[in-house]
Amino acid sequence: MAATSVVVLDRGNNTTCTINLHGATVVSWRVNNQEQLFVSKQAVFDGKKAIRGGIPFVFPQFGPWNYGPQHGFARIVRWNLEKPPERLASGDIEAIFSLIDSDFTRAVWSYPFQLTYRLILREKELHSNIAVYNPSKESTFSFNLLLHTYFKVPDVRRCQITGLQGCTYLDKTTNEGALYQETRDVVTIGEWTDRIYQNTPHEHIITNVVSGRKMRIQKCNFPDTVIWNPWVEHAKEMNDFGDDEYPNMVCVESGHVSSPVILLPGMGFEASQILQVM
Ligand SMILES: O=P(O)(O)OC[C@H]1O[C@@H](O)[C@H](O)[C@@H](O)[C@@H]1O
Repeated sequence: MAATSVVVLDRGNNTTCTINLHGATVVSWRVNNQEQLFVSKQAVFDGKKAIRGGIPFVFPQFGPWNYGPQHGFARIVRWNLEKPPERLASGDIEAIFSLIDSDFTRAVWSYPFQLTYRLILREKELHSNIAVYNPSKESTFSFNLLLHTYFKVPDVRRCQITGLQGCTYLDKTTNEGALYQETRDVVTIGEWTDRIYQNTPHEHIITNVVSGRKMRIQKCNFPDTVIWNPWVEHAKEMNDFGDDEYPNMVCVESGHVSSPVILLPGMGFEASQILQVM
């Protein structure tokens, strides 16, 4: 892919965020030169396939889709750079990306839409603000939205994820589609994990991320939290993921997926996430 496909927010002090316009995928977030996101060594950057790692943008569908690709089309189309990186008065760096419907998107999903994705890079934080707008005068559409964040970790078995106790979850590793309730005060991962936790609180903390630090996730208008790690067997099934990479990542995904957002003509929806290295 051409170098012009990549946009870099550079805050100084080796704190940067790199966005590939393919899917507006955040492919790197470095804080003091420490990479915080996992991208597979086997990730494909061909401008077609979704990028395996970083923060893929999931819209308008989460999961398999009868009409189009798994996890929707936003992660596999080229976005526009609406506003190039700019330093704010605070010293933070902001850039804005946008996506509107095209022949390609209308072929699978017939609605006009406008997506705006604003990223702000702070000293130890990455802010994501998303706005979805329905410009139609007559049609209502419904959608899922999710930030599929792959956190880089030295060993996923040593991570603890807070904020899930008491939450109902759908366990996607079982066929029944049954709902369970989380009893643990912290969730740990020691096997194939694929769960949609519902009505989760605004904040989670993941322990033992890069350099043994903690990562705080704060979210607004994202009622669900998906936790995913493919583990040994499912890692092997993915061509764009190394067989031995699963211990080095955990996906903790902020989303609106267990129920759709319904957007009436002329209406907008906003959601946001803040990632903070503690
Ligand atoms: O391989 P993909 O399409 O990027 O999806 C990866 C995973 O994404 C997770 O969000 C889903 O819950 C999993 O079921 C899925 O396997």
